[in-house]
Amino acid sequence: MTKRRALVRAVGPRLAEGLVTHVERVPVDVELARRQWTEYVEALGAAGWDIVEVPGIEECPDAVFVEDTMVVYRDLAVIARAGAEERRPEAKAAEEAVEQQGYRVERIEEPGTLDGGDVLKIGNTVYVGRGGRTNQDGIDQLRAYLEPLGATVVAIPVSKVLHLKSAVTALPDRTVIGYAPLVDDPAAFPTFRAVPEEAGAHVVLLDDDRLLMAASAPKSAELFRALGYRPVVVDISEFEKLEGCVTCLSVRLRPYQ
Ligand SMILES: NC(=O)NCCC[C@H](N)C(=O)O
Repeated sequence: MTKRRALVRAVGPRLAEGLVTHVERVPVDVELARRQWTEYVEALGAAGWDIVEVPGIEECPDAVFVEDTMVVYRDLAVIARAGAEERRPEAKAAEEAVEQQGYRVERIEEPGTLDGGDVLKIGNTVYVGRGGRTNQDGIDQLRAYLEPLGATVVAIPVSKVLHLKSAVTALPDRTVIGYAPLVDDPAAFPTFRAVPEEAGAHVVLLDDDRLLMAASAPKSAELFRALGYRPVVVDISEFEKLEGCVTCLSVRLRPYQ
């Protein structure tokens, strides 16, 4: 597989009714969210990613957070079984889309639950948050699918935020970054660098030096610039109101050997 592709899913009409768990509900401007989503997708495109749109699903307000529907490792897409029951219908069309891109498919089955947002891949290590959305059974099933492919699956406690990747992601040099007050156990990672803002913990690696990140984390962007990276900043305020971040608005399909 040589191309870099990103699965995305457009904002649906009921976005404002999306789930909130760790934040207070505030009104969401759906029209603004649509414009922000377009800019997010354009930023991926401008960085050389081919965009593959998953058909929308009107009855699911949170469907735009397409990352949660799967975990992709090498040539395998493991279709998630959402921790929030109302999000389970999102998986089917996402599965069809990733299959059309040439991936093999396996599924997390009952009683397992797993959200893609709980899975952080760093090289061959796959960290999986165990918390509100992903349970031990889901982690065990994921391990059974991924370890034969060479992955090591490591469970990480998550209690302060929605998903593991709401707390931590990683820089291209594999340093784990997180906003310390929201990370259960920074010592769980071989390296950890604290960032000054919650949203500064969320980066999408566009390539070896460009990081897609939210406009709400300017000090963290400065920090990354000082480290030699190039932040590409998008405003995703309307998604942040629903506990979304830059990572969750796409599934990145990276080339592998
Ligand atoms: N991977 C992610 O960070 N997904 C965000 C999901 C937000 C959505 N409102 C939810 O609660 O499921």
